Amino acid sequence: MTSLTTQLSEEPRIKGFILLTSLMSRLGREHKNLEPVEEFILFQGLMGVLAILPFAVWRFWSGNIEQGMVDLLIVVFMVVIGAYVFATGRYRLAGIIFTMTYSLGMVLSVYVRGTELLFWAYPVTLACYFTVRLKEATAISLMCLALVTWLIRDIVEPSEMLRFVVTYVLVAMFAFIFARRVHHDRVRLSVAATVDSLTGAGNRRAMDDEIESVVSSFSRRPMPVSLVLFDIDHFKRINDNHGHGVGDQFLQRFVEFMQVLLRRNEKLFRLGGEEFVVIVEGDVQEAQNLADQIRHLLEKTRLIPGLSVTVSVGVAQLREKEDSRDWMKRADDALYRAKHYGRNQVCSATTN
Ligand SMILES: Nc1nc2c(ncn2[C@@H]2O[C@H](COP(=O)(O)OP(=O)(O)OP(=O)(O)O)[C@@H](O)[C@H]2O)c(=O)[nH]1
Repeated sequence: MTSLTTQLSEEPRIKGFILLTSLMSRLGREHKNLEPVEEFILFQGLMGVLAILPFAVWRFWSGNIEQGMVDLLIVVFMVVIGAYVFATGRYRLAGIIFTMTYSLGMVLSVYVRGTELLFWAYPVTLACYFTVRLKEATAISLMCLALVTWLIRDIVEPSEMLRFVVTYVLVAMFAFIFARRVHHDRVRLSVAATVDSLTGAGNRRAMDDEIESVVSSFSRRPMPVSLVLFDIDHFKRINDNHGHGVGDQFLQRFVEFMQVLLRRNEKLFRLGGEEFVVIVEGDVQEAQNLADQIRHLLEKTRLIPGLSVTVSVGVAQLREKEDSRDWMKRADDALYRAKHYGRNQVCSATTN
């Protein structure tokens, strides 16, 4: 804070810029990581206000009250929705309301001013594909097209109407194709960034994010939650005696085996090598019972025919005011004890 103040007094010319960017980044950092759609809604809101507000003022100034009211209504809606999204992060419903608002605003403008404002239909249909799902965007686009063509049916020549319909449909179609591509790429990238490619379990990055999110929701609403750390015993021997391929195969079967036993809300992550983590919604006793059942079952199961494998487990329940690093460290210490006392067992960290 001190350095920022000093910087501002030293460089008055860039004062406004620094103040704005530091405020934005501080808000972003302290509030949350914004989703792309969320960002886009906020960006659209800001751009919408900057683009429409001068028109609203000018229209009131020049006595065009009706259109001025339409413009002003759109601006007010954008500000309210933008503030709601920023405050709550609930961008799904906000996205629909936001899109409906500017789409209906465009239709209303055509109703009030006729073909004079028809060109707004293009950016409006384009924007739909960035704020709501593909099907919803297509439905809103078609609804706008139907309403607008009905409104201008008596005031434009059939050839002009045809030109408008064809160009509008083309814009909507390109927006659809582009948005679908972006969506598929996002899904692909998100899987690549969060899933362990060998086993299909969540990867280390996904685990870190999940643990951070669990710790932060625990600080707001403390509910018992435990970290369970699994480490396959003498895994190196599998590689050494049967080859790396069999080791890989064992890891894959181990994840399948775990996923059958875990509940839907108990996500499995691969910490690295032959170490896996599960976050259990429950106290240390519940987590320990689950871990022991899994350990016991694995002991009796041959995931690879002829291969007997056991697992050591460390359990730690999240303490009040504890951060993710300390929580993980206690689970890791418990795992170390399980290894140290002979493997194939579950050890728990004390909670108090
Ligand atoms: N096949 C295979 N092996 C891996 C993979 N990642 C790590 N490893 C091997 O896992 C082994 C882990 O060895 P250690 O850390 O000594 O653990 P350990 O043999 O299970 O011994 P303890 O944990 O003390 O019971 C190493 O030989 C690594 O090469 C992988 O993706 N596939």
